[in-house]
Amino acid sequence: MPELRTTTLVDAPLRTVAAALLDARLLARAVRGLGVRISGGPVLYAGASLTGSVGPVNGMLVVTRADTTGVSAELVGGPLPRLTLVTDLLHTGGGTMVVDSVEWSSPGGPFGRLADVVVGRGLALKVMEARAEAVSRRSVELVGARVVVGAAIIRDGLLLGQQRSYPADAAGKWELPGGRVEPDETDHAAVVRECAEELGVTVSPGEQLGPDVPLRTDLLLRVYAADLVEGEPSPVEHRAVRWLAAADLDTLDWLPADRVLLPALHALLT
Ligand SMILES: Nc1nc2c([nH]c(=O)n2[C@H]2C[C@H](O)[C@@H](COP(=O)(O)OP(=O)(O)OP(=O)(O)O)O2)c(=O)[nH]1
Repeated sequence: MPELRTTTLVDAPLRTVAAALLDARLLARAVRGLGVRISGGPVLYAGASLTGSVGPVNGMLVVTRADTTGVSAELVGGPLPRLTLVTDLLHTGGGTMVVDSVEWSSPGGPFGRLADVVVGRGLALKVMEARAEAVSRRSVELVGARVVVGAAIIRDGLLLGQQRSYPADAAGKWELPGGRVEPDETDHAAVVRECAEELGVTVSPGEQLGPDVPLRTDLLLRVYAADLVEGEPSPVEHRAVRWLAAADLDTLDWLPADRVLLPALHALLT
């Protein structure tokens, strides 16, 4: 299988670049240069299946990794060539090294191999250059983003989820307790305040779970594990709160950003 690899140094912390990579629009824009159109949700998460099409021909883009180490995806199915996209991140003294590699199946025979050298590699290189630039731009944009904290509260092996009641497009969907960090407030202090306001409980926040997830141009979701110190959670402004077992995590209708965190939440429950 032909393979190409490029590296780019991005002037942003690793966790911010990891967040930028989860923006599904960057991937869609990158493969558009190959004539591939991708449709699906706003963020990439492990297990997501997106539709990839070239003209009338459809295939499936399956995301196999989306975490703090980078993202991987495979275009499979249908008559499209098999295409694997892998992005790894490395922390360096001068910024974050983004290592992109693309692997694809080339058409057989000498003509196929010639076409691969002349057309395939040239196209792939263009795509990778465009992608590196887009990742850099999005990362720098996210450096100044405001943070929404979420709390993964565990009790007796169950995770507390809450169901939104507004706005209309999010009503009925599930999320973790939390909200925007105020200026001059630490993430941990925001977790404690939001849990008191939304649930009437006292929590003690711990380590971050999973990657930062981009919500909008200037907003990131960052989730922390939290212990329930005092009180019985009850919904103040939400439709419902529920203690969830590992098996419930994959069946609920989560907000898109929270789907990225499901592997980290599963790990917390096992
Ligand atoms: N608290 C919380 N918010 C989440 C999660 N996932 C996710 O996409 N969000 C989004 C929903 C909101 O757009 C934003 C949270 O900001 P917020 O708490 O100020 O939002 P809100 O809708 O309650 O208030 P507002 O935007 O009307 O000011 O983050 C999650 O797991 N927990």
